Amino acid sequence: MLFEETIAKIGELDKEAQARARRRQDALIKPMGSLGMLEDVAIKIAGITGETMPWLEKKAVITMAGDHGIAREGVSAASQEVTPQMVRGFLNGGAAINVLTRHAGARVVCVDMGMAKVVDDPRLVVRRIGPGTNNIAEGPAMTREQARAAVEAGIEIATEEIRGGTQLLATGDMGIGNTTPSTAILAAFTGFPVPLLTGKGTGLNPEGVQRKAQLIEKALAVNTPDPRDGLDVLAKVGGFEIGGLAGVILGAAASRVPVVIDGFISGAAAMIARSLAPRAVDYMIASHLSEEPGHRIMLTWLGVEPMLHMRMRLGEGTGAALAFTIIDAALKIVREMATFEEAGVSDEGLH
Ligand SMILES: O=C(O)c1ccc[n+]([C@@H]2O[C@H](COP(=O)([O-])O)[C@@H](O)[C@H]2O)c1
Ligand SMILES: Cc1cc2nc[nH]c2cc1C
Repeated sequence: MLFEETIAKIGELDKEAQARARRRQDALIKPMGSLGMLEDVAIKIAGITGETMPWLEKKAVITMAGDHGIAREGVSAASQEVTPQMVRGFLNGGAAINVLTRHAGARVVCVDMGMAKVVDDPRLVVRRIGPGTNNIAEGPAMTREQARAAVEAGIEIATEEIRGGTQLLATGDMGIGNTTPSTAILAAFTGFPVPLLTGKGTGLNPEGVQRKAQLIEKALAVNTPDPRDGLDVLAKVGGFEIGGLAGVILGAAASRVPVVIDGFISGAAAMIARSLAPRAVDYMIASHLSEEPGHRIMLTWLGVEPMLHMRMRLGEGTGAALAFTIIDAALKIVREMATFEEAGVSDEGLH
């Protein structure tokens, strides 16, 4: 019942808190709206938390790993071995996500949602749904029960984090081949032509990208995912880490905790979350615009605007960790700037 209960618990934003936060922004010594998205994000967080001047001290990126049967078809420039190898890298603290979370004063929680190989390390959170998904070019990635179990694992992980005091969550991923299911999810929900949405991922050449697009078209034709049914899309053309991340988003939203969405794979998870619970988008903050060509369409469909344009395409939660520092700045503005009244600055003509 965790799945249904969590979805039912996702409430509306606190409109009064948002109105108070708006008034506070307009009282600060600057022309109204002149801090752009710094203002928007602070107001959104007020609506999520119910606080006019929130401060989110404890932050964590949940980086979920999984493998993909379709990787056998050569859809990635990298080999599948890299998934567990990078997970070891995360646990040992030497990956980009470790550097950027340290920079942001945040933690990384690394989760095995279903890699082909087992990584034996007590620092790894293990919620394996299976040893990688099935090849989506031949049939469904997983069963509907597995899709549901993946989402529920994500809900549980988010809820445990929040219980432990985490106030700001983010999604991150690791999985060789996972831009392929993410593109299939995007195509399933939007109906856009697959070649328009398909990108190089880790670094495919143009012929490789073309083959990848053909395999995605095949996966959609073989599986016919129902875009009105998020669990069906996840089960047929998704991935274990994508399902887990959709659960993290739903769990955060149900607990009124903001969740920062990383790049293309996290975006696919956000599409699944929105399809299961439309209100979940109110709790999402889009970190950056990925280099994957479909990402802009994905974010438009979600109705969220990315904060950063950094030409990043790494995943892991790196864009989200960077966005943490911007969110900190946005919340400091609200708390530390003087008002027109306090500073004795004239607001004539400005309001
Ligand atoms: O987050 C993104 O926008 C992003 C874009 C391209 C690639 N990635 C990362 O690269 C891997 C997937 O790329 P690929 O080519 O193996 O499908 C996976 O580990 C992702 O975290 C991530
Ligand atoms: C080295 C490497 C690091 C990654 N981090 C996320 N996806 C990745 C893919 C590769 C290939």
